[in-house]
Amino acid sequence: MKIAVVGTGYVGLVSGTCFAETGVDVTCVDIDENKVEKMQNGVVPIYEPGLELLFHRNIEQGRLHFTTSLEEGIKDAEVIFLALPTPPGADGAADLKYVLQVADQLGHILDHYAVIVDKSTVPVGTGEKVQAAIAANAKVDFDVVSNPEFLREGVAVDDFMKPDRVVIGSTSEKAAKIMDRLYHPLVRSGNPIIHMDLRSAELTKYAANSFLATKITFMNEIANMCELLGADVDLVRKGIGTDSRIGKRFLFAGIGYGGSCFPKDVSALAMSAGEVDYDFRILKAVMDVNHGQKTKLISKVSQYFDGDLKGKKIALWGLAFKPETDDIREAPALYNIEALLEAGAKVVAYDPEAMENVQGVLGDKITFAKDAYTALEGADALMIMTEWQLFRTPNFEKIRTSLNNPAIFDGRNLYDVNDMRQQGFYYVSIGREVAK
Ligand SMILES: NC(=O)C1=CN([C@@H]2O[C@H](COP(=O)(O)OP(=O)(O)OC[C@H]3O[C@@H](n4cnc5c(N)ncnc54)[C@H](O)[C@@H]3O)[C@@H](O)[C@H]2O)C=CC1
Ligand SMILES: O=C(O)[C@H]1O[C@H](OP(=O)(O)OP(=O)(O)OC[C@H]2O[C@@H](n3ccc(=O)[nH]c3=O)[C@H](O)[C@@H]2O)[C@H](O)[C@@H](O)[C@@H]1O
Repeated sequence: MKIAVVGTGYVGLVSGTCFAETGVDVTCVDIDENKVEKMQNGVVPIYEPGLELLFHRNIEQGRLHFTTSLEEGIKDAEVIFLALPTPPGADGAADLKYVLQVADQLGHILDHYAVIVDKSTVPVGTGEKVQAAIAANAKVDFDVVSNPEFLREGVAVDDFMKPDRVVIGSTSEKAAKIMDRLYHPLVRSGNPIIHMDLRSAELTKYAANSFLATKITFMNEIANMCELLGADVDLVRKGIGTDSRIGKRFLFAGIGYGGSCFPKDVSALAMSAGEVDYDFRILKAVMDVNHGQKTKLISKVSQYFDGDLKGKKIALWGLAFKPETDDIREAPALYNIEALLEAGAKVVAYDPEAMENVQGVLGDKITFAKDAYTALEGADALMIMTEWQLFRTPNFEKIRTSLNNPAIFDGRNLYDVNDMRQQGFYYVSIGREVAK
């Protein structure tokens, strides 16, 4: 089987590489010449654990190719994935220009039957727009299918190779059969391929992300209540997570959700609701609460320094929006940096993977340390923004001697509150103000 993946960002590269691993011949198409040249030279343009091995193996086996030419990429492809960006427009709705541009191009160059698959996260009705954009010029038969992607950055390969489920939205039996054949090797464990109509598939993706964002936000609100009532959110999490109707996952309170998807998808679903005159009130509250949660620790840092952060040097551990990625899109760390700089503080940061990306955005507004402990030297306090594994079991003695004050503001609840206090730290975390 031969397929094409148009757009070789996170989703395109992971899907393309993983499909190649199942024996499919994959051509990845991207307009970014630099990126394509890098990949042709064997360089993986993103940090994603486990991807590099598969990437090199499949290039060596001759199953994974890269090109900037859409025409060359889709030649003889039975399935053409659109893994293109759908960023929020100025109003918060998903901007479909990348998807519809490629659909228009496909209409001009498609010369054989193919299944055109929307893998991007797109609002309900986009499949029909893609269908119309291609049909305007197409001289051959084709089908449009929605196949939303549920992978998480940092564990993307595993999520893709062993999906909980695969959602296929299509009313064409022919297209559905081709998609089943393509996904068969990935669902051998028995996890289902769920077939549905196009619109339901499109909404499933937004519903999943918005539900998870709501779940996290609910726990953040419980954490805020814990602080006011003298309870511990970690215990409450365990107490409710053991109820199988609630589930253990995505219940971790922290400094808000970030990343390239939850923020944009919650906003896009709220916008879609507005377009059909529906006031999706929960989503509005989720966005509002999350916005406040991101910089929640700042007031506590400020309070520690009697309301004056001017000239204070704050060490930041973690910049990526979550561990195991170099992605900084909508990372809570960036919001905290902005607030610290605005208050006149200086910031020195360390992240195992994301420093280059932050430097690209912030230049010399902050300084970057060569390792976690160098960041602490002469700093007045430490803030933890991302729960990288190496921050979980640090050398506390080294932290205490490097910092000017033994003060840690932990946005990810990494350490035991009592332990930290016994060790003499001024330790503030989320929803656990009261020691057990
Ligand atoms: N990042 C993630 O973890 C997930 C993302 N998604 C969705 O998948 C879609 C893609 O997201 P990412 O992979 O993160 O995007 P990305 O921004 O990392 O990559 C998109 C790629 O498309 C390329 N591109 C833009 N216009 C093009 C064109 N005309 N022809 C060929 N290539 C073109 C860009 O150069 C870029 O390499 C979005 O809708 C996103 O919401 C879904 C699940 C997970
Ligand atoms: O549509 C997408 O792009 C993807 O969005 C998320 O994946 P991702 O953004 O990679 O990362 P998550 O692990 O979901 O984390 C998102 C944010 O929520 C935060 N989070 C997560 C879990 C939790 O319990 N608490 C919490 O604050 C993380 O720190 C992070 O900032 C979804 O989990 C994927 O299923 C989906 O495919």
